[in-house]
Amino acid sequence: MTLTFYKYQGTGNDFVIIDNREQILSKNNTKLFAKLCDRKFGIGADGLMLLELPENQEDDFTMVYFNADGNESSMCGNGGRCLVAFAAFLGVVKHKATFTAIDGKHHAEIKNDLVYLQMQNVSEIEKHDSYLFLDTGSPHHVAMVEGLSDFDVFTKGRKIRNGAPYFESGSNVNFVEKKNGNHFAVRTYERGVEDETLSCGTGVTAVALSMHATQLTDKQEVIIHTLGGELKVTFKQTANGYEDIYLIGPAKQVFKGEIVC
Ligand SMILES: N[C@H](CCC[C@H](N)C(=O)O)C(=O)O
Repeated sequence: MTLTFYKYQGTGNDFVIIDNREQILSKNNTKLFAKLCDRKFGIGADGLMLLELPENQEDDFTMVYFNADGNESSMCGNGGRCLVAFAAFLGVVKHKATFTAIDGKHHAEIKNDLVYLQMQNVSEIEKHDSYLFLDTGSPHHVAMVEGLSDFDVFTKGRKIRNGAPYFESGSNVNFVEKKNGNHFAVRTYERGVEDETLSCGTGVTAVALSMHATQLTDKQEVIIHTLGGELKVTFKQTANGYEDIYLIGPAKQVFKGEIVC
């Protein structure tokens, strides 16, 4: 079969996207999705997304996300932003979008060539001695480090991802260094990619909320510098935790292609 695909990247987190509204692919194609994400034997990507028809009246489409290992995964913030850009490219939406992903409903808007993606509310942030843990649609371990640019993210991230208390189910691991004011630098070891990625949207969101929750910033707008570029997270602290959370940044189509599989 010849499959048409699109390659997108959001601050260097890269994805294969397939328009699956005609249901050409079933969701249990783990081996195929892993092969398509393979950087030597396939197209190469951190993850793969299927754009599918909406399952209710309010939605414009449905998002299905798979990590590079081919397994369906939890929410992908950068992927969600790229899928909104893809839906606009197809003409499925104009500048605003409403879609359902594995963690629920999302609203998004494209403004000044940036995608604003509303993330799920966060009601709980676990504060431990040397790290924080929270779920922003995907699970995230957040730890402050010094010398981030020389930090061994792969070795240290892999150890945390596989160790207690995460073990098999794992967590994404974010290492953070404060730059100044409301600017922070982040590097992320991503579960399901099992490597460092150039940025992680749910991770950047987790870091921004963590920095506010630990008073490392009093701003409710945080700028995160990743290896793949700059992302902005805005939010409101409420009696229930954090709400009105937006992940904001670019999402670009890199190329369209066909692959025999
Ligand atoms: N690897 C993550 C999902 C993708 C998250 C990331 N690509 C993002 O932009 O949020 C996990 O298995 O929890």
